Amino acid sequence: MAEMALLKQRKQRVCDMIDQESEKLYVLSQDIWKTPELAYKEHTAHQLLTSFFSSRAWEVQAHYHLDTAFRAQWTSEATDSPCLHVGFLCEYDALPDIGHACGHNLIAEVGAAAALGLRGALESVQPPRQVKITVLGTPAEEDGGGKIDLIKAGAFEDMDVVFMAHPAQGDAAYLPDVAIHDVTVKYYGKASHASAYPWEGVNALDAAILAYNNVSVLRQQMKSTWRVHGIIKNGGVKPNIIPDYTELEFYLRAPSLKELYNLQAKVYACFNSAATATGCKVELSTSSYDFYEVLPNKTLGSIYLENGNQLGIQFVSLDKGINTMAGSTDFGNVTYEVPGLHPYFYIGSKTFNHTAEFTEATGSEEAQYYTLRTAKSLAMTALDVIFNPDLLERIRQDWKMAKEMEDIPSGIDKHRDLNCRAGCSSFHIKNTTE
Ligand SMILES: NCCCC[C@H](NC(=O)CCN)C(=O)O
Repeated sequence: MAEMALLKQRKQRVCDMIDQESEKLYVLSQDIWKTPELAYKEHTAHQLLTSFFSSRAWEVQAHYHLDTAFRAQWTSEATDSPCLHVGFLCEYDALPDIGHACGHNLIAEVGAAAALGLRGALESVQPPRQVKITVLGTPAEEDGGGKIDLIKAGAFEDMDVVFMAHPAQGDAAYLPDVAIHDVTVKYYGKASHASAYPWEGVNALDAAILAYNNVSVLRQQMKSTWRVHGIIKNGGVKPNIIPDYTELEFYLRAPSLKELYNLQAKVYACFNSAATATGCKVELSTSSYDFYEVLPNKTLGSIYLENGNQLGIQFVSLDKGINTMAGSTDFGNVTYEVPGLHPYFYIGSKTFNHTAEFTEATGSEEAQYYTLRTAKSLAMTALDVIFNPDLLERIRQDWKMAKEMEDIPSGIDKHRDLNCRAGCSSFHIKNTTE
């Protein structure tokens, strides 16, 4: 009973620490919200966050493997037991034209607040083992995948458990974020005067339209959990010039990597057959890593639900949930490296992500209560893992089982190997400083 009372006291300490910092945390997320920056260009957000942690005596590494990534660390007193390493991730990239329409400014705030709260609790009471808290600034989630660059750089190597949370239309400990593959499709034809000598031309716009329509008929044979969505970025310049170049961009998604590469083969056949039918050349390329699906972790999820309920969170269940599918996130790749938890949280608005209305909601003061409550739940979940050693073993067992379900052999360079196998003629990641 004494142990339970002690743990309750430590959790209260978490909440008190976060509440004490609520003003500064609100300013932090507001300043990020007011200066929306795109993937790999989050220079202001990087500056704000590294200053925030440096001014609170964290060990900060700015420009951590990426120009706009950072790492802030704190370690408790050494003990005889092995150190337990907890990670909190901050996202802070915005979307083109509509700013923080996915609330990554609040993701940054949750990560920062949870880390402050957990440190505060551990400074007030000696934990049973040494604890290292790492806050990782992970840029470029909406485009590119900064977390994957950091995985490749070894940033997650000795972490035991990692947390972040994402704004949504309700609270859920887990939503099925799916695997995603981006592809840019370029068709090369031959220009000619569309009226005088059309027979001399090879029409790249015909190829683009055929490709789009091939995908449209493929939909009859697609699983209901698969998604394919695309745009025509370049369809030609003038009606009387037969287009010799067109460009499309598509996102392909499926609940697991295995299904994603099945879908990819079908969609690539749509692109390649359009080239054959028109006599065009086709080039398929990608400028983003494939994001993997987020692996669920039952133990972490149940601890989070328990702590969230204590704070009054009304969780939605998947069957009556916000949505049976979420989007995709490079946090999925992280869950293949280390057990992780990526809940979704209500911010006081039922509007939808990636809309101007949601941008307004993520910059509102009303979002603060829900944001800090989520940070408290995450930090309290980390506290349970720290003070209840057998939980970590259960978390690891869940993680191993979830990975076996996907059976990707560990250790291969998954990202490049799988893309090359999928038929991409080129695979390059923009804006990294490696
Ligand atoms: N390479 C494109 C990645 C797009 C990721 C984007 N992520 C979110 O919306 C965040 C919530 N998962 C998406 O799912 O479209």
